[in-house]
Amino acid sequence: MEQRYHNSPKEVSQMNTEELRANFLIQNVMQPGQLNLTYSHYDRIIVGGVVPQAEAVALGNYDNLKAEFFLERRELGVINIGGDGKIEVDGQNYQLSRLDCLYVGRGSRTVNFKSVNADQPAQYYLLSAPAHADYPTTLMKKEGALPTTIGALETSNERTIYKYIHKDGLQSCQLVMGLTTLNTGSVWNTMPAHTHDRRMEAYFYFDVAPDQAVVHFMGEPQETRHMLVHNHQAILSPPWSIHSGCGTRNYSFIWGMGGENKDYSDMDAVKITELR
Ligand SMILES: O=C[C@H](O)[C@@H](O)CC(=O)C(=O)O
Ligand SMILES: [Zn+2]
Repeated sequence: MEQRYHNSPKEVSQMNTEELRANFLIQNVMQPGQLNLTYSHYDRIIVGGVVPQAEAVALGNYDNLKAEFFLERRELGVINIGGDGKIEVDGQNYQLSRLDCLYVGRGSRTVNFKSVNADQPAQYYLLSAPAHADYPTTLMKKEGALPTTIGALETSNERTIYKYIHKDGLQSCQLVMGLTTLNTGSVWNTMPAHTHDRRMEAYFYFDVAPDQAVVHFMGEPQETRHMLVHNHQAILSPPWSIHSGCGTRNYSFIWGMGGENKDYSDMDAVKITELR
């Protein structure tokens, strides 16, 4: 499993494009038939994906976890962005259609990812965080995520937010997870931008058309940097960083956080006129 370490705001302000990408961009998240995980030292979040083919793919164990099994001291959130799938947790099967979410509690010993049809495989995005208690493994269908529409076409940021794992949704120790879909004609996510120094965040962009891109903004509000992001790529956002993007057309992304609290609305807003 690849490891990504911390970078200070000062260090990041001096990075060139390649250094920014090496530290904060995760490419090739969805790889056929295998788990692809990255361990970030920001709140010890593990970010990754798995695309099972005809055979199930198991959540393996990794040396750097020094654990008996992956979820011995961790919890896991999964959102399917592909075809119909099934996830088996300790012998119990959960059906995940596109945009359904499964929370897998600490202590779960075996997790097997499956596609119902290998020609239209499930594509699972994964986020795992250290956990101090067992919460029950629970499925939430897309419809249960209480979609809310925010933004406006005038500001090119009309979008629908689905919240799955958070204070008032699926219960977890520290994971918060959901997704955002931009309406046609809207291209800006998370603008006005915010930070939440109490939680890191990871963004995973999907439904980005093959010939399009999202310009993702990060950095301290008065010291921003950008990266060009394509479909199925993820970005690590340090707790002190903004995380916002502008697409060359509309797109979707999964967001997820780990840290001090599970209050989605705990954000320190930055006025657009104050960004630099
Ligand atoms: O802390 C919350 C996250 O940054 C996202 O949920 C924001 C987002 O999806 C959006 O504004 O489009
Ligand atoms: Zn945020």
